[in-house]
Amino acid sequence: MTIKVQRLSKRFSSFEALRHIDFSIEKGEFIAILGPSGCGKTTLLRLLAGFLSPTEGTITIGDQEVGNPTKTLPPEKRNIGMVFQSFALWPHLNVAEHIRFPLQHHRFVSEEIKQNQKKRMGDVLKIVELESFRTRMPSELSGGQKQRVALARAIAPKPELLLMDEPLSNLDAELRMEMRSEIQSLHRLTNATILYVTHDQSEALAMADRIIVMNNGQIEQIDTPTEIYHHPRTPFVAKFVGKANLMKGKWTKDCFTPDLIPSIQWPDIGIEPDMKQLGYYPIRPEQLILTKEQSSNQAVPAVITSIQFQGKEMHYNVQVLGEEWQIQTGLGDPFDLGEQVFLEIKQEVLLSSTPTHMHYVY
Ligand SMILES: Nc1ncnc2c1ncn2[C@@H]1O[C@H](COP(=O)(O)OP(=O)(O)OP(=O)(O)O)[C@@H](O)[C@H]1O
Repeated sequence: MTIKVQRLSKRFSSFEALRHIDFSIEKGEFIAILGPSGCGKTTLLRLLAGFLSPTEGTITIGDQEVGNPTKTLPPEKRNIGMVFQSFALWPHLNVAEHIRFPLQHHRFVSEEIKQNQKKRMGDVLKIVELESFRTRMPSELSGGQKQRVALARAIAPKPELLLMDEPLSNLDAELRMEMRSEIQSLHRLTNATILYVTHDQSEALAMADRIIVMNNGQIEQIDTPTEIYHHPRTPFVAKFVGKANLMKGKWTKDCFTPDLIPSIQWPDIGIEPDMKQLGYYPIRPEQLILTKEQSSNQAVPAVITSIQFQGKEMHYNVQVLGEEWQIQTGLGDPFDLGEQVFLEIKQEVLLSSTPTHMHYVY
């Protein structure tokens, strides 16, 4: 079952919340939709669920077109499961009843599951590790247990597609990490196709097979987590996902010269062609080092503007050519606020970079 979204747009009166969205998802993929608040993530999920109709474009699930501007299949007629940020549990049903309900009412439950309802309930309770909580009411559960009930309820009827809208954002930091691995193992065990909305880049990087990065109602990049992180194709993706610093300048062949320091030439460390065309050199905080002395003529002068101790590393903000940059370093030899320093690209980053123009002679 493939999910295809083609030229999908959504307007609320004159406001265009989504514009010309195109992507397709293969069966069993775990896709994260990542973007800042207000970029249209929930709107996209609600269109896929059938709570909203497209203004333009189509949504196809399997071989059925489920949404277009003239016809929208309602959520109960789509073979989907949903998990919300708010858990949305029913206060009058216990844990087991939350799982039984979709088995009795979801219209796509297979004959096999219908015949073996008790076994399915047992299997699902086992997957989410709530076997000994089956008679507990929602008010008697912790936040993480509530979220597991919401997950169990969504996966019980074995939907084709599982839509999750920031399912972990109401949990504390430690529980979020724990639930991340639970959702990953749930994905492995069920092989469900998952669309997972989040504004947390580390969550998307850690869990997804592919990430759809959105900004202002449009897709900036769709790729694997490693590609998104190491090879951002737009300044937005570089900044939002990799927290990259962006130097503006000119590319000539495989060398970059910052506009404000013509004496410097930085080599290509695998920068995407689109970024080169825009005249940017994106560099992440952990790819730079700070020094007290100018050790080479390739070092850029900077001033320390803020310091944060993070336990196993230091985070510095520095003023570089009128811009604020972020740099992560080890704990040794700390710098002071207001200190004049120099920054350079780490040697190992330069050495590990692959030349983009290799010529093979056969
Ligand atoms: N029913 C509506 N009527 C008018 N505008 C809406 C409606 N629903 C959403 N919007 C607007 O569409 C834009 C996208 O909203 P959406 O909820 O999809 O964003 P989001 O990326 O999910 O944000 P968040 O991470 O804060 O939940 C926002 O500017 C929002 O105000």
